[in-house]
Amino acid sequence: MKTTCPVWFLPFTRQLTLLADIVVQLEAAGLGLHPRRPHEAGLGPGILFLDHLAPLAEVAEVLEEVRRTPGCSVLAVSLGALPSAATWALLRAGVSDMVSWAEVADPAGLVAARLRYQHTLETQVADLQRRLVGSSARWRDTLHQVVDMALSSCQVLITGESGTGKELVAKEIHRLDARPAKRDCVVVDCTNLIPGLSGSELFGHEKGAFTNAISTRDGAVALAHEGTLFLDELGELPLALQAELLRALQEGTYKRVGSNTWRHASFRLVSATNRDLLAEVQKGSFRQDLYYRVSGWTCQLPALRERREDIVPLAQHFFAQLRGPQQVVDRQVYDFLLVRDYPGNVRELQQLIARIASKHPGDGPITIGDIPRADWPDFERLGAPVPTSGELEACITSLLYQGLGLKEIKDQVTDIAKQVAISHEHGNLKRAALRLRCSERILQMHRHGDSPSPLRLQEANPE
Ligand SMILES: Nc1ncnc2c1ncn2[C@@H]1O[C@H](COP(=O)(O)OP(=O)(O)OP(=O)(O)O)[C@@H](O)[C@H]1O
Repeated sequence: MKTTCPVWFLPFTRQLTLLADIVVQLEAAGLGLHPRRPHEAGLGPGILFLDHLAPLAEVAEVLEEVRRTPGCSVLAVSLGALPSAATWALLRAGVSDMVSWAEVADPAGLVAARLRYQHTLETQVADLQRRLVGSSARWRDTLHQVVDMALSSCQVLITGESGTGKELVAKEIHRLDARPAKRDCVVVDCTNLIPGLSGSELFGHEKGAFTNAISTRDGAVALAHEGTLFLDELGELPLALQAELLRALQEGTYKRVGSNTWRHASFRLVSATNRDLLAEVQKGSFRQDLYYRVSGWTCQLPALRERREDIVPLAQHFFAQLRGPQQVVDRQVYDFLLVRDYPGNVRELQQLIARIASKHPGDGPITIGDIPRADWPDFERLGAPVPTSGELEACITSLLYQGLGLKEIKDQVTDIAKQVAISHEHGNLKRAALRLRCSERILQMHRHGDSPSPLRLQEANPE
């Protein structure tokens, strides 16, 4: 018998009799429903019950909170029909799916199945986060995709700049793959394929097929049978081999180099590239039919600059890997890591941490003095915007002459500091808070004062 799946809910409807009936049906379908208390966090999957009269500002607020809460996800259940624009607005605002109660057969079964899946997904994502480190909303979205992809049977193409974690993600997809008798993950780096012999690397060869072919040998395709073939840097795969790979994917057949016999192999292909493969298709250096075959599901990994709030957790992870979990690291070291750029993404951060950790003499906390001189910031660039004390004095004198007191001056300076930090971090409050060393809540209050809610269902609502 299935265990009861705990689910929170929030009603945004006045159709209370219908709602009560729906709750009874969902409980009979195996969900343990409990109302969510305001600002309760980390609660796993939940349901928003709504209809076209729902108070949208409140719905938007809840969705905003859910987006920020790790492990929290929400399904919208509408008690009446909603126009499609409203449904899309809800999806954009963060609901995982939308079920219109009156329009599907067995709605209770469907909602229960969706929420159970969501529950599994959140558990897997939380586990994945211990190896694919990062807690930014952007990274959590990526991890959700990774789990979704792994649990499907699709061919997967992972794209992203160098050092963003493509190989790591590919290995996790294989690990999570739920095929019952799954075998190994075989990795081939297409940049290492030796021209002329590359067919052998992938498809194997017969004894005597070429000089040095002293014995018959299986290639990666045979070794990946009933497992996963991970082709790293797929954009480098020679055109001559692209046709053979396509056949192996479509028909499940291939020939060893020097053989006329068709062999069978069934494998899941996961590939990665930092090239724009569609542009390669336009140029004629990558086959269009192969592109569509390998990109059943494409997952774009974000650059580290797009998830800067993950710099500190990643750095903590790497310090702990190198020096053990007890190693204390001074706040100034993290401040330094936060102002730096990482064109080589996570790999560059990892290598920098390794240099800092190896310079550390071994006792006490890791401090700013452990940063190798070659990695010091560019003081010219960092120093430029800081006003001199004379300039600051002139500004404050002007404010005094406008009649402002100490509190108003303090408030003005604080407001400007918040604005500057939020704008430098492109609206990301968590990162801005890290820079200002204040709580994110203080910045939220600042932002709520002057920006509208992101959810605009009103425009989509019928009269
Ligand atoms: N989210 C992460 N958490 C922990 N370690 C990570 C993460 N992302 C990347 N790394 C580490 O960074 C390094 C680079 O990752 P990986 O080799 O997977 O990147 P890549 O995108 O495949 O790079 P390339 O395109 O250059 O082959 C690895 O040592 C990996 O373990």
